[in-house]
Amino acid sequence: MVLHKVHRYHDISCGHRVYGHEGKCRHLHGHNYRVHFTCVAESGQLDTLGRVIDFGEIKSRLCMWLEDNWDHHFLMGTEDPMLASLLKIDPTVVAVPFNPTAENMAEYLVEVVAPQQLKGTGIKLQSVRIEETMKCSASYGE
Ligand SMILES: Nc1nc2c(c(=O)[nH]1)N=C([C@H](O)[C@H](O)COP(=O)(O)OP(=O)(O)OP(=O)(O)O)CN2
Repeated sequence: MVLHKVHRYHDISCGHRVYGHEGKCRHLHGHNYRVHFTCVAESGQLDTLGRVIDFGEIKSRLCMWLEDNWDHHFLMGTEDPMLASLLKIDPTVVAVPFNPTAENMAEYLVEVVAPQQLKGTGIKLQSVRIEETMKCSASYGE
C-alpha cells in the first residue's frame, strides 16, 4: 500500500535512569531527546486541502503533550525501587509504567499517548523515533 507520510520532531530534556542497566545508565542522568513523529494517510485519504494532518495539529496534539508531561521532568519506571524516595524529594518526578529506555518511550507514545491525543481526527501516528543522543536512537511503529 502506498502511503502519504508527514513528519515533525520536537526536542525535550528529561532525566531518567535505566533500572537494572549493566553500565553507567543505571545512574540518574539526563538527555536532550529529539522525538520524531510520523503520521500517515492512504493515497486518496488526504483532507480537502491535500494534507494528512496539519503540521500545527501535530504540534498542538503531540509535541505539546511532550512539553506538558515529559519536558524538564524526571522519568522513572513504576518498578524502580528508587521511585518512592525520589517522589518525596521532588513530586514532579513522572512515574511511567515502563523502564524509560528510548524503545519503551517510543512504544508508549504510539500505543498510549497518540490514541488519546489524536482522538476524533481519524489520523494514525504510524511511528515514533527517539534520538537519545546524536548517535543513538530507537523507533517503534509499523
Ligand atoms: N537500546 C538502548 N540502549 C541504551 C539505552 C536505551 O534507551 N536503549 N539507554 C542508555 C542510557 O540512557 C545512556 O545514557 C546512553 O548510553 P550510551 O550511548 O552508552 O552513552 P553515551 O551517549 O554517553 O555514549 P559514549 O559514546 O559512551 O559517551 C544506554 N543504552
